[in-house]
Amino acid sequence: MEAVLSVQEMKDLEALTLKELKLSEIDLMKQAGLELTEDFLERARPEIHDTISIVSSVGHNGGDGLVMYLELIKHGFKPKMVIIGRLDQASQAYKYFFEMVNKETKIFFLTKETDMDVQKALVSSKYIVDAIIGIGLSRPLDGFYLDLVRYINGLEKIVYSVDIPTGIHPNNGLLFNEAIKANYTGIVGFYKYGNIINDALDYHGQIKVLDIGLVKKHDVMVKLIFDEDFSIEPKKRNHNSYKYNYGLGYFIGGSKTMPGAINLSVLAALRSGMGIAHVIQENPVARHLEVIYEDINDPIDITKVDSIVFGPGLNPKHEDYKKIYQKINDSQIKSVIDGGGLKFLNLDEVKNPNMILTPHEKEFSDLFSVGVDEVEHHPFKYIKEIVDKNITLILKGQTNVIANKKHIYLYQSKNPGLATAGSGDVLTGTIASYLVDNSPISAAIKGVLLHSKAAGLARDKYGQVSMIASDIIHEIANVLKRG
Ligand SMILES: NC(=O)C1=CN([C@@H]2O[C@H](COP(=O)(O)OP(=O)(O)OC[C@H]3O[C@@H](n4cnc5c(N)ncnc54)[C@H](O)[C@@H]3O)[C@@H](O)[C@H]2O)[C@@H](O)CC1
Ligand SMILES: [K+]
Repeated sequence: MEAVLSVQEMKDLEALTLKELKLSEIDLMKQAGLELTEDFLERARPEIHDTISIVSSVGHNGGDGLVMYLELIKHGFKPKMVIIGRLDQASQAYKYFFEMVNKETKIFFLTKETDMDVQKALVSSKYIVDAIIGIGLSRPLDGFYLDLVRYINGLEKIVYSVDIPTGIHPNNGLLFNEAIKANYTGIVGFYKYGNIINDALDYHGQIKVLDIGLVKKHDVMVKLIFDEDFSIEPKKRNHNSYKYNYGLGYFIGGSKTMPGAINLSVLAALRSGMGIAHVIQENPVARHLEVIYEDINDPIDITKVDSIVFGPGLNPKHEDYKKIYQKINDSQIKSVIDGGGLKFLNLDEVKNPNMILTPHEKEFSDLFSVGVDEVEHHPFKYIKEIVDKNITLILKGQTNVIANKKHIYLYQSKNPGLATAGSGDVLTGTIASYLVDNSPISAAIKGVLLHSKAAGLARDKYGQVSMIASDIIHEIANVLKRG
């Protein structure tokens, strides 16, 4: 599990470190540059005669680049140093290292006149270190900056980015307009949001977080989680037990045009260990021998149910569903609200503290009646708005956000094969099964991890392109068998 910070939190931590450890900005920049150089040598593995260009601007990201220059010289390399920006805007710490580099080499300052020289330096390099802009990026790239980033990307060199690829928004991981496509990124101190969400994965290459001796922060709310952080073992089965010991689940949803969704959900739940399951829908058609099918028009008692999935493939125009939603909301039944079920939700009127919402980005933005763009730009603002209402949230995407009032966990499956119809329905089923014996946040985490592991096996078997949602259900068995 790793802390993930906002830019402001990172800046506060830097200030706190300087104060508590009585360090100067020069000390910290030196430490960052040292760690970055070690990491660059270790992971990008340049040979001693390889040509390296370090490209810095005049902020502290560029300062890290200057320190890398000095360290690489100590290791016997002969890098070239390129600087873009106005030196008079640089900090004291930057100027300190600049003077040292200036004594060692002829620095290429990028201007209209030197443009060709810089291009030559870059073309002839095998490696390029991107220390142009880090978490201080505050606006889209333009002018020379934009040209430079485009030029570097066009060269297809081995690129090592310092802290974050230049051009990625440090607080939301979105591309402003253009960004460096790195092969490696050495992240200074802690993950920042921009290293993880939205476009981040496609630009960072391989990443490593480097410990530069910042003081540890204990009250970080956002954490990146990994498979090994949580056990997903389902409830042990005793000999002297029967199906109801493993939970009764109701799966409410499905419509004429979308009968599959709720069936994917229910099968995933049974495969994940749930003991017995009913599907409740309009004009039910039995599809699986293991499932009990009921009609939405018949009286339904939800009081004895261990968990409910409400929404996959559901037609929100049907009045009976609305009544069921109200019953769920008036109760404390553990439930997963997904797909069409989310349409009934009014965030200001949620009462049931055991509800898990599982929207994808569009459904998430619809909950606030804003555009997808808006939630992409300010994801944590909206996530907090939901969890503050005592709701558990899974925001699905390439980075899954799993959150409640106390924790915001980020989890990456790194499996684009999951972008296939029905994979979200399968997820509701794995969560519903864990909900029988777990708190909403634990069930949410375990459900996501099991789903992701199963999807990983499905990808191994069928490939990213061909895997489909039912393959994930089959592979649940293999994950749990192994566990
Ligand atoms: N946070 C920490 O604890 C530490 C951070 N360090 C480094 O410091 C970096 C942050 O330094 P800064 O806050 O100085 O910020 P940066 O160096 O990331 O960028 C700030 C500079 O870029 C300019 N700028 C911003 N957007 C621009 C655009 N679109 N086009 C052109 N110029 C633009 C600003 O005017 C400013 O000069 C980190 O990314 C990291 O590399 C390390 O030096 C040491 C410790
Ligand atoms: K950078």
